[in-house]
Formats: sequence, C-alpha cells, structure tokens
Amino acid sequence: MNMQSEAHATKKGEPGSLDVIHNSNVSNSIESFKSGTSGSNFSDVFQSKHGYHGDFLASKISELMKLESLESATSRSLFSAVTSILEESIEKKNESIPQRVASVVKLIVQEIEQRVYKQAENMRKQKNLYKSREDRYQLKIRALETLATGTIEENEIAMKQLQQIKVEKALIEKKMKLEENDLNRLRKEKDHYESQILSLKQELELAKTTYEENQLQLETHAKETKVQLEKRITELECLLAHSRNKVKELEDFSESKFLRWKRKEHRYVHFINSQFGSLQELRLASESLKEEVLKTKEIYADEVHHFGLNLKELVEAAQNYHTVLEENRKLYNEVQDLKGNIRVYCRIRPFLPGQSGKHTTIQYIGDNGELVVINPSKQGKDSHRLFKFNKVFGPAATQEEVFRDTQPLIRSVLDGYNVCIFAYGQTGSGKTYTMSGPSVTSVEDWGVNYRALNDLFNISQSRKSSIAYEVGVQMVEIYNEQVRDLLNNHSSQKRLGIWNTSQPNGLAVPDASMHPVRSTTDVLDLMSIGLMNRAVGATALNERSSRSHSVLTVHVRGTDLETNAVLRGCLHLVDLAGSERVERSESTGDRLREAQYINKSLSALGDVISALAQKSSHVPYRNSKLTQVLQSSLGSQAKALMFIQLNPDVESFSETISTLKFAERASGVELGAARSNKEGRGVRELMEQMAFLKDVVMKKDEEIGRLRSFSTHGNAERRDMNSSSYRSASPRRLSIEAPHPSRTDLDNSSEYSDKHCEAVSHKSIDSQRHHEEFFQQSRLEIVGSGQNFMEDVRSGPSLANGGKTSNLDVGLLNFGDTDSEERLSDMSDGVFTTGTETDSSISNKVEHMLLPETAKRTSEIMEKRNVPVKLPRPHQKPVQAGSYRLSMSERSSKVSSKNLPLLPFVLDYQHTWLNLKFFNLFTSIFKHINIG
Ligand SMILES: Nc1ncnc2c1ncn2[C@@H]1O[C@H](COP(=O)(O)OP(=O)(O)OP(=O)(O)O)[C@@H](O)[C@H]1O
Repeated sequence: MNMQSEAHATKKGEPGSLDVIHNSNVSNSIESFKSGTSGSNFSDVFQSKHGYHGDFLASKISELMKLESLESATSRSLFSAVTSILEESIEKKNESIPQRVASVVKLIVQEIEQRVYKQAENMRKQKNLYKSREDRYQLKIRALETLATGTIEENEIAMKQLQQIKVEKALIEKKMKLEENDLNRLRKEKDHYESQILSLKQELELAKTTYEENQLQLETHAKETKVQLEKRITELECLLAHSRNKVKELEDFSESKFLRWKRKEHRYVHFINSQFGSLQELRLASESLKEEVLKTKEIYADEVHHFGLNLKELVEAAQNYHTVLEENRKLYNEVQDLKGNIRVYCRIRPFLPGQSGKHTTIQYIGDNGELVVINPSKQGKDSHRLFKFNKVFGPAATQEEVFRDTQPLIRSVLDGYNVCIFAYGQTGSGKTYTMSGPSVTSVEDWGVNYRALNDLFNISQSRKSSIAYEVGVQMVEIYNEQVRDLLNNHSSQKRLGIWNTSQPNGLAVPDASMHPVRSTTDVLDLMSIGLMNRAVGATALNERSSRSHSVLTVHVRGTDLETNAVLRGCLHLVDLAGSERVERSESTGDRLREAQYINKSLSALGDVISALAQKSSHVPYRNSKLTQVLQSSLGSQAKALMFIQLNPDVESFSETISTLKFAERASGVELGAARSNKEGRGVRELMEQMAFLKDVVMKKDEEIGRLRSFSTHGNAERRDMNSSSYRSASPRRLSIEAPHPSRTDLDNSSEYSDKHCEAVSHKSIDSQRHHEEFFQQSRLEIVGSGQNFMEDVRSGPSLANGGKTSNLDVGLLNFGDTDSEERLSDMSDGVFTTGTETDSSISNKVEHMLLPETAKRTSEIMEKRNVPVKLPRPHQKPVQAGSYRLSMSERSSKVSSKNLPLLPFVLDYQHTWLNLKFFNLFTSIFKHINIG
C-alpha cells in the first residue's frame, strides 16, 4: 500500500480511507476485548496469563485502546502494532501467541485488507473520472487552440486559460500518475483477460475446424440432394408437359362446353322471355280471375250466410227432430211395453288388450238403436246389414250407462211386476261382464245384477214409511241339462227338479234354496258364493268361459202398511252360457260335451222365441231345462229384456250375424202387456167368496146334470158322454165343451149322468189333491228369517189365507201357469179355445141380460180404464181343474162372438140369485184389479 495515498486518504477523511473503514466485527471484537477487561488493566490481565512478554504487548494494545475504535487508528499505527506483535512473537519463538492477541491481529489484518480493497475501488473510479475529464480537456484544448489562431486578446485570454488548464492538467497528470499504478494493475488484468481471450480463440479455432468439417459434410450432402432434386425437377417437367397437354384438352372441351352452354343460355333466354310474356298474360288473367273470385266470394259469402240461416233452422229442426225421436222412442217403448214386446238392448264388447290390430265388423251405431254391421269378405250392398233394436251400447259404454237404461225395468219389480233380464251372445262376448261385471270389489265394475239389487234396496229404503219390502234371492245354474242350486253348498251338486209349471209369482225352481237379503252386502256375499260355485272353464275363446246358464231370481214382497195390500215382484237375471262353434272354441272331452249341451239348450231357446214371434200354436218350452226355467218369463205377461252381446272381431262375423238375427226374432215377440201382482184385502175376500160361490155353482151344476140325465138321457147320449175328453174334467168346462143337450136328452141320460158326475167329482177331488200334494212337495228351503214371506211365496195366497185352498185360489194365483198355457195353445183350434175365451164374454152377456144397468156401468168403467172386458177363464187341464187365468193375452183377445151360442146354457142354470152374485163379484174383482 502506498503510504502517501494512505496519508492523503487519512487526511481527507474520504470514505474508503483506511482510517475510516468501518468494520463492525473488528470494533465489536475490540469492544468485547475492552469489556472483557473492564474493571481491570489489560496488561495486568495479559501479564497474569502470559507473564514474561505481557508488558510489551500490553503497552501496544493499550496504545490501541486509547483510540475510540480501530477505524480511527491510522494504517501506519495498525501496521506497526501488528509488526511489533509479530516480531515479539518471533523473538519469543516456541511460545504461542495468546488467542486474544491473535484475534486482535486478525481483526487488524482484516481492517487493512478492507481498506486496501476500498482504495483500489476508489482508484478505479478516479481513473475513469480522470480519463473522461482528460477527454474533455483535450477537446477544450483543441478548441482553445483554434481560438488561439484568432485575435491576440483572445490568444492572451486563451493563454491564461491555457495556463490555467495546464495547471489543471498538471494536477490531472499528477492524479493520472497516481492512477497509472492502478492502470498497470488493470493491464495485468487485461493480460489475464487476453490470455483468456487467447484460450477462447483457440477454442474458437477448434470450433471453426469442426464447423468447417461439418460444412464440408453438408456440402456433399447438399450436392447429392441437388442431384436428386434435379432428377425430380426433370420428372416434374415431364409431368408439367403432360398436364399442359391435358389442360389444353380441357380448355378445348370447356370451350366447346361453353359454346354449348352459350347456345343453351340463348335458348333459355328466349324461353324465359316467352314465359315472361305468358306470365304477363297470366298475371292479367289472374287479376281478372281475382276480380271474378272476389265477386264469387261475395256471392259465396251471401250464400254461406244464407246457408247459415238455413243451417240454423235445420239445427233447430234437427233438435226438434231429436226431441221428437226421443219421444217416438219413448212412445215406441211404451207401445212395446203395452204389447209386451221383449226389449232388446245390444252391447258391443271392446277389443280386449292384445286385440288392438283387429278389424271390426261394426260400422255404425245409431242413437236410435240402429246398428250396421259390415261383412269384410263381401263387397257392395250385400256387405252391410242394418238391424234395429231398442238400444245399442257401443264398446265405450260403461256399466253405469248400461244400467241407467235398465233401471226403470228393475224398479217396476218393486211395483209388483215380473221382470226377466237375460244376456245372450257368443262365448266371450261379455255376457257375464254385463250381468255380473268383471269384479265385485269395484262399484264402477258392478254389473246389472249387483246394481239391480242395490237399487232395489235403496228404493225399498226410501219407501219404507209406506211399504215394507222383503227380498229373497235364489241362484241356480243349468249345467249339462241339470239344474243346480248355487247358493246351497250341500245341494249344489244335487240335481233340482223343475216344477213343470212355474209357481205363483214366477218362481222358477221351487227346490232351490231361498235366501232372504236385507242389504247389498248380503247380496254381494251370496253372489260371490254363487259365482264361485258356477261351472267355468277355459276355452280357446274365453279364459273363464261360463259353462252353464245361471239364473239369479230376486223375489220381492211388499206390504202396504196402510191398506195391507200385498204386491209381489219377481226379477230373473239370466246369464246364458255362450253359444260357440265347437271347432273355433277347440273344445274336447268335457268341454265338448258342455258345448253340445249349451248349444242344444240355446237352440231350444231359439225355437221358443221363433214360435212366440210367429204366434205359433205350439211353443216348445219342454225341449230343454233352460226354456222350462224361462217359461214363466217368456210365456206370461212379464217384462222381458234381452242383452245381445257382440264380439266386434271380424273372425266372429258369422256368430255376430246369427246372434243379431236371433235378437231380431226376439224383439218381435209379444208377451202381452205386463201385469202387476197386487192384491188388496178386498180382492182376497172376493176371491174367497168366488171360490165359495163356485163350489155352490158346481154343486148346482151337478144337480142339474143329474136331473137332466135322469129325465132325458138316452143310450146314444151316454156313448157321447163316455167318449168325452179327459180334459173336460171341470163341470163348467164340461158344460161348455159338450154340445148342449136338449131337455129330452137330459131326461134320458140318468145313467150316464150318474157315471159322469162320479167321474167329475173324482177328477175334481184328484185335482185338488194334486195341488195340495204339490204345495207340500215343493219344499223351499227356508234359510234364516223371512219365514212368513217364504211360506207365502211357497204356498201362494190361498195357503197364506188360512189354508183354504181351493181350485179357484190356486188357479187365480197361478198366473204364470205356463204348462196350461202350452196346453191352451195346443187346443187353440178346438172347442176348448172357444171355451177358454168365453168366460168373460159369457159373464158380460149374462150381466147385460140380467143386470143391464150394472153391466153397462161396468163396461163403461172398463172402457174408460182401457181394460179389455174379459173375465178369468177356467183352466182346461184336469190336474189343475178349476184354475182360472186373469189373462189379457193375445190369445184371449181372439175371443169373438163364437161365445154367443153358449148363452142359453148359462141361463139354463136358473139360479138367478147365484148368477147375480157371481157377476157382481167379477165386476168387483175387475174394479180392484184395475185400480191396483
Ligand atoms: N264391455 C266390456 N268392457 C271391457 N271388457 C269386457 C267387456 N265385455 C267383456 N269384456 C271382457 O271380455 C272377456 C269375456 O267376457 P265374459 O266372460 O263376460 O264373456 P261371456 O260372454 O260371459 O263368455 P262365456 O259365454 O264364455 O262365459 C272378459 O275378459 C271380460 O272382462
């Protein structure tokens, strides 16, 4: 280190001078050194530790310690201190330097180093500064030298300035010299850098050679590539030449095309022009058309308005028409009711799930009961067929809708009418659905059966303040020509006998158990039992096909709480087994046998319907159990309704047609006006009186006969009498049937008369015994309560009335005596017909002759009330001798003036008082019946 500069720096006190370099470590060490010795002299400490040279070192350090810090010590003093310490140490060789002294020395050395480093830094900066200043001054000198060539004054001034500058320059040179050393050092550094540069150059040289080698390689590669590319270029040139040719060709082609298109364009332009011309023409035409259309529109608007008015009128007319149609329908129904026509409702089953794709045979369903079916296999007019019934229910009709139209009929049961509803149709067409419904649990699903009984209960409840109703139910099935009770578990498998003449009040099967019911729940319970007991089986056409005809009979007995009058109504609800084509239903074994029975009984029903429709003299009820059971409903004045069930499927077309034809025939059947089964107390009393009087008359007849035969009857007469029909068992009948003998004849016939009277009385007794036996035999099972009613039903009013059974009683109550009906029809052409239809006429005539006033009044009342003036006729059947019918049937209405010849016979009785009473009685009965 240059001592001069060091002094200068120290003097100046500039930053970076050795004097002022701050070293916190050093000062800290000094400080700690100081503090470590605080309270005691350093030399003391030193001496106590090191003994022999402690004085010297202590003095040196004390010198240092006099200073505030190392920074404030001059470099020289520091060096001298260090030198002294080192010399002392050398002198005292082998003796180690104390640790503290060494650290102080180390600090001093560090301080010196710091100062040297800072100085060097300053020198470098100074040098740069001077360099720049020199440059500036050089410039100024040059400028001044230029100026020196100017004026002397300027020169002088310049000289002065020059002098000044020279002084400055000397100063600077001084400084420069001072800094030259630094420059030398820097040169050294530069040399070092140059050496580095050299080495770098060498590296560069090496890199250059490598690069050149690479370049050479690349050049060779480039040459090769060039050759390849040249080759490629030649190829491409060839291609280019070729494509040029192509282009040429294309150009030629496009040229010709262009020419063609040009020609076409020309043509099109021409065409467009012509079209445009026609368009113009069209536009003109359309405008004129528009005008015309507008005019027409106006005309149309007027016409539409006009039509609207017309339509309105038409709608009104149509509405009226519908009202009229409805009224017509009502009237028609009323007429039918009066005639006793079987009402026919047709119901079409919807397609079942899985049958959606099927074609229907139903083409049109009219509101007025019209139905058009279509035969898909036929074309033209023959393919359609129109049928007309009382009502047609489409596939969408609900159970409730169906019942709504059935309800009035059912309600009339409570008014004492006999009603029969039966469902007919091919298997699987929905008969059970209509009659019972698919399930009992849901009220919406309830069929006619449940709804009917529910309705009966509801109405009977609403009328309970005036009429006390009792309801009883029987349920039987006809399976393979056997009648089975469905409500009696024990007897369900037992065959039931069918009484060959129906009981009073239309009781079909007297052996079947009768169950009194008081609520819909009772009915539901009973019917579920019945349905469970019913024979069903699966066929190809219906999974649960009913294999039997089921008959649910509801008996209603109402007693008027005020008058004690009794009315009896009976409702038969018949679910027929389905007709089926055996080959379609694929039945075999038991199923086949069942099907054969079903078809046989249904064809017997068809025969009965046909006979009734044609008013045939013979109605073959006896051909099947089914027709025997239904005989009371089809043969007497009950109200009958037939549900015709149709399957709309095309495959069932032939069955549909035969069902519809059957229905058509059935709708033509006239059963006679329905009649209510009402009996007032008066009627009963009168009946009793009549029975008594009849007995008296019979006795008198016998007496007269005996007297006549005693006086006039001869052998010839006796022969006639011997051959007299067994059918004329009734004395009255006998007298009506036999040619009336002359007084002489009668006188000669005492022998015959005796025999005959004996025979008559025997037959009469037989007949009565037969009836009594029957009523004892027809053991109805009385289940639970309702004993009175059941007995009443069983025995009829005659038994209920103190057991005074008489032929007349039974006959009067045996309204539905179908067997007798059948016999009647059998004999309709013979004398019996005349006989059967004469009673009313006879009585009328007699009444006219004997009591003209009374007779007149009676017939007036009858006419007013529109009641045919007829009286009960005696029964022809000997077994039921003396039975009378209050018939208003068609057959009875055939009564004619044939009756007149019988008058003398009646007068022959010569028991005026008796006849008077007799006819008065008839008149009273008619009055009662009419009022009822
Ligand atoms: N109106 C209807 N709406 C919906 N389904 C119906 C209707 N009528 C019938 N069905 C359905 O058609 C099927 C056959 O009906 P159902 O058993 O009543 O016929 P059926 O004429 O009594 O047959 P069978 O003579 O073989 O006893 C049943 O599944 C029934 O639920």
